[in-house]
Amino acid sequence: MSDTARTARSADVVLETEGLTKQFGGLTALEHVDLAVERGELHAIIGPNGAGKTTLFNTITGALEPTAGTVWFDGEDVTEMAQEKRPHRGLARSFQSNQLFADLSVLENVRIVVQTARSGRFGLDLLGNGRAKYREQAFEYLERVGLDGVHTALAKNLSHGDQRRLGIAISLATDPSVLLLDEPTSGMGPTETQETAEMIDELRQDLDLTVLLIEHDMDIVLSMSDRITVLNQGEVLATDSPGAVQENEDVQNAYLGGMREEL
Ligand SMILES: Nc1ncnc2c1ncn2[C@@H]1O[C@H](COP(=O)(O)OP(=O)(O)OP(=O)(O)O)[C@@H](O)[C@H]1O
Repeated sequence: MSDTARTARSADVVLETEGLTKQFGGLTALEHVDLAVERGELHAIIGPNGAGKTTLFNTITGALEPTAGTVWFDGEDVTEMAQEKRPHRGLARSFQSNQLFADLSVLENVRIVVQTARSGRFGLDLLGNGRAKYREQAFEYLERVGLDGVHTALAKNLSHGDQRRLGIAISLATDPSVLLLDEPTSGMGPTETQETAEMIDELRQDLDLTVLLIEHDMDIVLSMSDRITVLNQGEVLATDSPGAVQENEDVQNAYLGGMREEL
């Protein structure tokens, strides 16, 4: 793509991949994936097991280095930017339960990230002046995800669903403009799933977030998404509105024997 074309598109597109390819030995997990995520949208990534969804997230966040291709964030080529730098630019991914400090309280888990994000890499606050302020801000993030009532609990004692919510609160503490959520409702029952979907919707509106979401629950995907990209065997099958994706024959065929009824 020429520089002129990129400038023309960049007003709407906040995150973009161009020809993104990832090979693991002889296996091509992603093949020339072009993805354009528009500012403010909820963009879902769906596809059968092994389609490359998590690998796509990992190459966007820098957890994996792509074999070829480019990742653009806010008009900047971030393909080679260190993983830990990307949240500081506003590109964040929900923390996984194994990234939580299991023996610290729920509030402390968020407070540490608030402090690190606000006062530099090591959260230096030699006089301790900011501590109360950081706790206050951390508490606000917990309120947003509905965990304020359990802020003194140890992270390891939370339910699976609450740990996922804590992972979201922690990523919010880096003040992202784009948030990547990898199956935020996995392992949840129908009520908790619905509550989590509503929470994500509120976060989007209140914090002006762009959300890139991997989700297996088709009801959630179809009801929440502005646009959906369907991956199959590492390639993009379609990017379209939920209605158009449901009607797409290639997509229906890719899901044959699996989730077709749900589409
Ligand atoms: N670190 C790795 N080493 C080797 N192969 C890998 C690695 N990570 C993923 N793969 C392979 O790449 C392909 C895509 O995997 P990926 O996890 O991205 O798919 P997915 O769409 O997220 O699947 P699922 O829905 O089952 O989570 C699969 O064939 C997988 O086995």
